[in-house]
Amino acid sequence: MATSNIPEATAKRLPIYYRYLNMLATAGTDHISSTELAEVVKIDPATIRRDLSYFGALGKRGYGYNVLDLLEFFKKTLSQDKLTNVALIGVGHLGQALLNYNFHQSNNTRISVAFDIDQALTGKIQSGVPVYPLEDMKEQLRLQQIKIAILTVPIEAAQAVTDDLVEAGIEGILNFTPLRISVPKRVRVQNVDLTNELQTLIYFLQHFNE
Ligand SMILES: NC(=O)c1ccc[n+]([C@@H]2O[C@H](COP(=O)([O-])OP(=O)(O)OC[C@H]3O[C@@H](n4cnc5c(N)ncnc54)[C@H](O)[C@@H]3O)[C@@H](O)[C@H]2O)c1
Repeated sequence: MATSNIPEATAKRLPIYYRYLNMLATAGTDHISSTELAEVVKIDPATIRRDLSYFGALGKRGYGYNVLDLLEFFKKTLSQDKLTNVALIGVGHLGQALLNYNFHQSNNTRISVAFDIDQALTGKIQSGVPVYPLEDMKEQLRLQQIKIAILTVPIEAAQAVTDDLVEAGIEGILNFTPLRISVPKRVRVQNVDLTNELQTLIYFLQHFNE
């Protein structure tokens, strides 16, 4: 099955599988059953088998999955076999935290450039990443062929910055702002909202705890 046709819920679990397979490979595990993998990643074995079946028969009955083969497969599927450069827009409290973190767990995804309107921040290198003035954004994104941006600007600036990102050819936006930004169909937006996550957790604790 083409990877673009897999269910979104499956797609969201792929990085989890990838991370744990990396750990298993580092620990020298050469094969693993879906039940063992389920224990490690805390996802039920039937879901794991179904998720992996979307990509063809990757496991062998009675043997399970070859860790290195599976890892290699996910590396390609998640484009982790090549470096993906990402831009950060808005180097405030949240933006600086992301710059500091800079996806250290992954060797293949990194924030390589940042933009802000605050002159106290621009023209400097922060956590190894150059911070440019917003005026340079479109030109730099095109020049550096960056297709993914992380949006950490105040809500009032979110749509205008998004419009510029779209104009510069960005294809994916990780949106931390509370605004549901409008983009053309070709652009994919992934919203991240820690307040929602916390409220969901509180809801589950209140309604589903015995
Ligand atoms: N999703 C979440 O879980 C979560 C958590 C915290 C904050 N946020 C959101 O993230 C955003 C940033 O929060 P913060 O606390 O870092 O704010 P902040 O005020 O500390 O930082 C915002 C930064 O954006 C810059 N900026 C303003 N207008 C800009 C523009 N047009 N172009 C480029 N840069 C611009 C500012 O100079 C500043 O450096 C806000 O929208 C906030 O609501 C989301």
